[in-house]
Amino acid sequence: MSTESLPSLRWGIIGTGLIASWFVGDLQKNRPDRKADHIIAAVGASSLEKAKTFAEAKCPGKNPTTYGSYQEVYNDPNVDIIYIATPHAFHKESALAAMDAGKAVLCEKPMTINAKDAKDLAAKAKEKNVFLMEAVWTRFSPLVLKLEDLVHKEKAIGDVSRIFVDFGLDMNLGALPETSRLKNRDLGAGALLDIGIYTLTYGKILLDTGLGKNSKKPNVVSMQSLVGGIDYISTVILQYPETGAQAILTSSVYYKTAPEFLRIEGSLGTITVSGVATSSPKVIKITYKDAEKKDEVLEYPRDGFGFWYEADAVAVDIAAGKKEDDRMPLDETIYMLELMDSIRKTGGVVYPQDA
Ligand SMILES: NC(=O)C1=CN([C@@H]2O[C@H](COP(=O)(O)OP(=O)(O)OC[C@H]3O[C@@H](n4cnc5c(N)ncnc54)[C@H](OP(=O)(O)O)[C@@H]3O)[C@@H](O)[C@H]2O)C=CC1
Ligand SMILES: O=C1OC[C@@H](O)[C@H](O)[C@H]1O
Repeated sequence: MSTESLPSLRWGIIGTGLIASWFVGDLQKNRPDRKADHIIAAVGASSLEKAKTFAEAKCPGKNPTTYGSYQEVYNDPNVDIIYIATPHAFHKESALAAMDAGKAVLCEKPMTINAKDAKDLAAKAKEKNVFLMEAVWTRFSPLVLKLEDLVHKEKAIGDVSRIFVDFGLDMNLGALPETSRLKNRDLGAGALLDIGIYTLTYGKILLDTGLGKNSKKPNVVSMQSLVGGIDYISTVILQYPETGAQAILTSSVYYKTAPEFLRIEGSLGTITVSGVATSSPKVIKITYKDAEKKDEVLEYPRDGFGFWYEADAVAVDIAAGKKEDDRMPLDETIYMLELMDSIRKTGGVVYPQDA
């Protein structure tokens, strides 16, 4: 296949933890169906040694430039876009600094701790005329796109009245140090911001297709269980007023979800989705009420995590001169953070950024 016309993006990675390693691994995969070419141009870490170790281990033979600070990555003229892969509390300052240096930004989820900070980032992106997107990778998963079509376009199970989504992980927090991003409030820990965000995203995609400010806000009932000011369990019920449909969305860092993590109930049948995690869906199953109709199973196997779908979308957007992505625009990020702000207000989870 000729790649002459494919857009190409030179990435600067900041933070060399778990997600950065998954992301660069996916970007280096040789995919015949890719929509863009991705180059890991630079890696920045809190120490040069860390950056070098990461580059050697995770980008073998690629020799990205390595830096012992994030600012040097922002300043590198051979970098087009910064991928922010640090704990939640640091996203805002990194995104601001990267955009001030004129760089496009793909920022891990949640983009910021609250909607107020996301609005500041959106304003900065506008001021600097640069691309900015929150890396909610499930929004770009082919399975999720198909799910959306099945529900909204094909109406495969008729009118949807209710969905259940759970994202639970057994994070074994007792064994983690207090400095872990998964348990430290100053780093933005908490089930809702870390994994509940995926359940809210399914709710939004399946029960309300409007993006960002075009969307009608659902009615919200929620409850959070806290330890040390952080939610370890978050349960949210959304009711979409136009249809009356409800989303029951649960997240917990105490117990791992069963493989079948999502169920959609419609007037003609049920759709379930399963996978190794709620953020990593693999199989759709459609069961019809009509006993004459056979169940359908749609499988989405892949070699890797699938972070390339969001990366390809970003590259295509930037090549087209866009400053936001249509599926994950900034209004949508702000909308989702406003929803999480309201859930936290009820639940009592307060971060330093909320002051
Ligand atoms: N899309 C997905 O499926 C996933 C997304 N994520 C998201 O990615 C982001 C990073 O998560 P993850 O990779 O698990 O995080 P890690 O804890 O693995 O840390 C990432 C990096 O952040 C820096 N860092 C970590 N702890 C601290 C600290 N206490 N003080 C200062 N810097 C710190 C370090 O950077 P350095 O290397 O420079 O020292 C570290 O390597 C989060 O926003 C998370 O929500 C995470 C996992 C999966
Ligand atoms: O998909 C995920 O699984 C593990 C979480 O800690 C992470 O942040 C999330 O994105």
